[in-house]
Amino acid sequence: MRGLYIGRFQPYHLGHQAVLEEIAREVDEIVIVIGSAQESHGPENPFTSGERMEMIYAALGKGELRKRCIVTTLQDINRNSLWVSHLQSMVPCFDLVYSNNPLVIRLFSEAGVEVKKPPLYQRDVYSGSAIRALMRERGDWERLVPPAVAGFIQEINGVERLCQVSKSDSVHSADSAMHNSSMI
Ligand SMILES: Nc1ncnc2c1ncn2[C@@H]1O[C@H](COP(=O)(O)OP(=O)(O)OP(=O)(O)O)[C@@H](O)[C@H]1O
Ligand SMILES: NC(=O)c1ccc[n+]([C@@H]2O[C@H](COP(=O)(O)O)[C@@H](O)[C@H]2O)c1
Repeated sequence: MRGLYIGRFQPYHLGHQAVLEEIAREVDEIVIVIGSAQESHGPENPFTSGERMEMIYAALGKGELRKRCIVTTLQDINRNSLWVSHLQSMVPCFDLVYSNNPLVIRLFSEAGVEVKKPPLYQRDVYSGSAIRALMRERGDWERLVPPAVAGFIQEINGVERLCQVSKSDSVHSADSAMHNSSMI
């Protein structure tokens, strides 16, 4: 039996790891799909798909779990109604999907694919958004991701990148707002 676990993993955190370990108790193999693969260098999506892949491999280590996981990437498309077919055409075959994302659950269910909702692990702390906010505040984010992921993010100066792209994004938004108001 093969399960599929999809997420943006911006970054891969201990909530994801707990879900993965839970899935591993239920299926033989797991296809981990890094979604929104085209996104990077933005405040909501600071890391490239390759960097996210490295995070996941670093967290998996070299043990038994690693041998049972296939990690792949998938770009978004601008038609939700075709997304499940798009995904099925790009990733290895799977029997069921694990997700808590309402849109993902709806699209797979409508396509007749079984979806299971894994339990949420301390969602208030283990969430990509909360971790990115902590990174921007130079807070204590390292304890919320697997140690190897923290090491990788430090290696690529990920926090500095996130802070810079968040700053330029807010300046850009403020500029656009001023530009728009001056056009009224
Ligand atoms: N703490 C958690 N416990 C269980 N599942 C989680 C947890 N955090 C995320 N997930 C689930 O993992 C999948 C992938 O999530 P995703 O990569 O978007 O992370 P996220 O923490 O929700 O990030 P963001 O806040 O950036 O949206 C989703 O189905 C999501 O619901
Ligand atoms: N139309 C589409 O491209 C489409 C539809 C549904 C989900 N997705 C992607 O699936 C992933 C779902 O992951 P999250 O649960 O982390 O949001 C995201 O990368 C999201 O962009 C894409």
